[in-house]
Amino acid sequence: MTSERLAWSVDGRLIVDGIDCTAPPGQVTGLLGPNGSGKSTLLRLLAGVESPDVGDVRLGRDDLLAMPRRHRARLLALVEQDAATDLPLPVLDAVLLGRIPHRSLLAGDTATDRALALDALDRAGVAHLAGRDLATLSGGERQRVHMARALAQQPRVLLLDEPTNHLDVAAQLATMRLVSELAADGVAVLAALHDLNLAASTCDHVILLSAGRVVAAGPVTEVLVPAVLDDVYGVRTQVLTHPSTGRPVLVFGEH
Ligand SMILES: Nc1ncnc2c1ncn2[C@@H]1O[C@H](COP(=O)(O)OP(=O)(O)OP(=O)(O)O)[C@@H](O)[C@H]1O
Repeated sequence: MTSERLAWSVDGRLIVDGIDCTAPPGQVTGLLGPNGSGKSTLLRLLAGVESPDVGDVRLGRDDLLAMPRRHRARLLALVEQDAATDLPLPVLDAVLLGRIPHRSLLAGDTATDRALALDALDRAGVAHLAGRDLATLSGGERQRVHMARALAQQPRVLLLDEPTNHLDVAAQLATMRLVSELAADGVAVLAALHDLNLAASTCDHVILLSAGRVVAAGPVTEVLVPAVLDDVYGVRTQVLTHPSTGRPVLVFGEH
């Protein structure tokens, strides 16, 4: 998936400004940047939830924003930051929502849809919650159910907004492993992450935003370095090397 010159403003304020970005199939791309830098807005623009003022988003040659929503939903799934809900909705039904773009308009769930939804719950580590009500789940449980809904959608592009922010450390690792497995199956994954060490340990590439613009993009070893991070985050970064993976391990201090 690629975007070109994406820009979006609200009340005359430019929030996202001329963004070119690429999330290649088969790879996990991290979307990084300080609070308010435009990560969620960019994901919503890429997913067609908001319409950009200018720019386009393509999957191969297909114009993702010009195609009907239903067609786009067969190709791309977005998991937004957890939105708590009071609406009673069984967890399995919430996951089955991911199957809607794949079936004809008036058809109900098929046995295949239900099997895919149960498998998605299993892969997301929450099969035991299938009979619960979404509104009664903890934030972390709900987040994994939203992930399961996106898996059931079988997208070629998966956009994740802070997929680990409610999760304990084991669940964070499980989620990032799942994301890597999806990428290994050929999905293009773009995940907004705050935890730069999680990005360093799991992402193939990262895109770093600051004030609505891309300030750096490339392999983690090139972007997650003091010369780039210290300015953008206003911190002092030290980079160590993980003794077994060889990936960067970042340590932060104040200026
Ligand atoms: N609908 C809107 N109306 C007004 N301002 C908005 C709107 N949507 C986003 N913004 C502003 O755009 C900027 C970018 O917001 P966005 O949520 O994309 O940042 P973010 O990088 O995801 O932040 P965080 O890391 O804090 O989640 C913020 O200053 C936000 O207040």
